[in-house]
Amino acid sequence: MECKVIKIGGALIEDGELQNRLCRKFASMSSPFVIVHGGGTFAGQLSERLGIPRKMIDGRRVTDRETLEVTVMVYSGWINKTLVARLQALGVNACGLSGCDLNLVQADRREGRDIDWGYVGDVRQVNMGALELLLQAGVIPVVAPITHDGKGVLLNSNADGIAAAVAETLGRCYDVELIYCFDKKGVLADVGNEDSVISCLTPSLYEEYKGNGVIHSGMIPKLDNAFKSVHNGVRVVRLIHPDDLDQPNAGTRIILEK
Ligand SMILES: Nc1ncnc2c1ncn2[C@@H]1O[C@H](COP(=O)(O)OP(=O)(O)OP(=O)(O)O)[C@@H](O)[C@H]1O
Repeated sequence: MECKVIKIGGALIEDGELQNRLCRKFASMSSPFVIVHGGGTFAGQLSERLGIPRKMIDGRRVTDRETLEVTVMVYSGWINKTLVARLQALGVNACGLSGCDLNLVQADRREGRDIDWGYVGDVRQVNMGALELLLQAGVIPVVAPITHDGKGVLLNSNADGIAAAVAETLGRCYDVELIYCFDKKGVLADVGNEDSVISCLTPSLYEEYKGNGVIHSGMIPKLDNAFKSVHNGVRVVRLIHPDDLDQPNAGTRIILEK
């Protein structure tokens, strides 16, 4: 049986009109799917409004206790529930969850030799039984990037990593396609030119584009996760723009060899 895991990124969370278009695409999909969403800039904006300073170490954002509180409120609250409400309005029986709900995603608190990452977690396991239960009941899980350590502590996890782990887990029973939806038409050979989509990305091309700076910033952890998922047996992994969600060959496909 086919199943799609669709990660939607920060920019799509912030653009209400784009999100409405995306939800209409979701409403027209026939096979079961799981949505994993990122956080966008809302958490940073709320922290600012609350007067909570941004904690950075070596240019990296650290999730301290206060930041975790805001992150949980924003990711599994406002963003998750807004998305679920929009889907419900279109007749999609969506259910918003974070990693602690139904023990969906457990994570290990990240240990840094030099950096205390705070409440940041790397995914340890995904609860296949919980996902199956929901999918078999015709429910569309909408997963926020909040996980837990199994000992009562909530953690902030990378949504791209959660999507990859969910796809790999579902891949044991379903024919899974993992789709990273983001604000560009795919991985671009020239970031300023939407006509420069790389249709197939191999590990060697990836290394080349990373080396010359064509692929940078948030695209690197996303592609690391994408390649890991293909290695771990996910049949199809693609990076596309949400407007192309119903186009089977749009965007960039991750492949191991040409
Ligand atoms: N070669 C490239 N092609 C396309 N985008 C690139 C490339 N290199 C870097 N990027 C950047 O990567 C961004 C996508 O990564 P980002 O981390 O913002 O992901 P997201 O999924 O939209 O958000 P989030 O991390 O909040 O879930 C693009 O908006 C673009 O600016």
